[in-house]
Order: sequence, then structure tokens, then C-alpha cells
Amino acid sequence: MRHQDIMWGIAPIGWRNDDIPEIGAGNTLQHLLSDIVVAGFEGTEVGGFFPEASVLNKELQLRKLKIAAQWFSSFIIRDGIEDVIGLFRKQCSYLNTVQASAIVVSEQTYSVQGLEKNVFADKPYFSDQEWERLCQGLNLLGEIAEEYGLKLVYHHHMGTGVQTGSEIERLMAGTDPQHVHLLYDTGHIFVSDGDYMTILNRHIDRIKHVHFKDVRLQMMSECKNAEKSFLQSFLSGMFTVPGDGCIDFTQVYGKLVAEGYTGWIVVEAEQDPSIANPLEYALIARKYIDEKLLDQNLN
Ligand SMILES: O=C1C[C@@H](O)[C@H](O)[C@@H](O)C1=O
Ligand SMILES: [Co+2]
Repeated sequence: MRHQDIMWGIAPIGWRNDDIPEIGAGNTLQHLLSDIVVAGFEGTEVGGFFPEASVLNKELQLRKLKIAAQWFSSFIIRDGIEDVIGLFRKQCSYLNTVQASAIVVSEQTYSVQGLEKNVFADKPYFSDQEWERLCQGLNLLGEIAEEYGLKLVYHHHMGTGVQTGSEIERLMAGTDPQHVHLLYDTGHIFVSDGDYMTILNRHIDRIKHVHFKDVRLQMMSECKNAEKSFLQSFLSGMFTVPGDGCIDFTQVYGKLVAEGYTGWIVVEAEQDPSIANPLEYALIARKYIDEKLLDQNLN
């Protein structure tokens, strides 16, 4: 339970966004990685625009940066697990070569994450059979990830079938704790449930990766009232970096440290980079971490 056992990263999503690849398209890999060094973070996650492993490794080594993880969109319910395995193994192999710790899985069957639908009202729900299919598939993917030295961490997400606290509960109950872990994303659970401590308290033992995403409360209400989609909501500025929104990360971080969490905490705040300068926001996050979290007497 020491600050030193936690590695701090920042996701590429403030510079370039895989959900809308056009935005921030002028930001190169070198620019992103150098900004991350300037802001004082130890690593990042792989973005959709990242190059082959040897090229990435060279750029990382030049800056002494590490890779924490990468997103994987699974379609276990839609396509069946056999169709997912090939792509999953390919991504695990890449992540093994760049020495990542985890693969971030999100089931995208029926997801409205990338659609022009009201993300606050139009989320999908899985049937009992679909839940069974998903959980069994995830158990298998979790075992495969381990062959590559990776942990499978499941990302609960707005606009998907695993969004709310009770859905996370069901996923945790239906999967094998040996092979399926949880990614705890403060922003997604707050927008979904208006609360971020319940799942942290309940599933602390399963949490093996963390995304620190803050929420601008006023903007969230405006987006909700305007029935915006997920993409419209983040482009409007619903999310921001820790210290700039309404989430009390001292509580969250205090719990993680008290429970002996070790691993990555990745700042992940998707905004429009033409409005929110990515380096400026990375520096705001770093200052908040240093002054409000690391200065707490938690050792
Ligand atoms: O971890 C994440 C990855 C993104 O692609 C996603 O849309 C974002 O909201 C997130 O939390
Ligand atoms: Co996230």
C-alpha cells in the first residue's frame, strides 16, 4: 500500500480519439509521446493510430515510456467466441511485444457508443442467454491473454450492455476471478449511476486497471437534457482530467492505496483537442495528482 507501487499514465485520447479518428489527426505519435514526458507521466495506452511494435518500441525507449494496455472491442455475443479469438490473439501478441500489462476488453454487441443515439437512454440490455455466452467467452479470452503475459481487464462503458453497477455485478459474478479482471473507470460509472464508490468498494479485489476520468457536472446535465450521443457528449466537454470536474479522486485514490492496489492508473479524458489543449490538460492532471493525491499521508 504505497504510492510507489502505482504507475501513472495518460491515454492518447486527449490528443487523438479512436472513436472519432479525424479529431486531432495532426497530432503525431512523436508529439504525443513527447508531451507525455513533458507532463511527467510514465506511460500510455496504445491508440488506434500507433505503428507496428518495433517502431513503437523505439519511440518508447527514446523517452523511457511504457505501455499499459490497449482497448479491444469484442463481439462475443454477435459473432461467437471462435470468431473473436483470432483477432484477440493478434492483439495480445502485439501487446506482448510492446510489454503491456493488460488488454482492455469491452463487449460491443448492440453498443450505441459510436452511434447517433441518446447515450443516456438507449443503452442495450443482454438476455440471460447472451450473458451466459459473454461470460463464458470472456473466461476463455482471459486464459488466452495470460499466455501472452497479459491480464484481461473488462471495461464497463456508457452505451453498452455492461454499463451500470448491477451489470458490472452480474459480469463479476458470472466470470472467473482467476481470468477476468475489472477495469474501473470513474467517469463512466459516474455518468451511468451518479456514484463511483460503490463498485470500487465492492470489486476492489477484481480491479486490475484504472482509468481516472473526471466529469463536468453541468455539462453532463446539459448533454442529458439534450439527449446527446456519447460522441456528441464528449465533444461538448462532458469529460475532463482529474481535478477539473466533480469527482473526488482523493476518496478514490485513498481507497485504492488503502487496499494495496498495484498497477496502472491512467488519466483518460476525451475532449476535442482543438478546444482543450492536450498538453495543458495533461499538466493540470499531473499537478492535481502531485498536490492532492501524492501529498496525502497514505504511506
Ligand atoms: O477507455 C476508454 C477507451 C475509449 O475508446 C472509450 O470510448 C472511452 O470512453 C474510454 O473510457
Ligand atoms: Co476508460
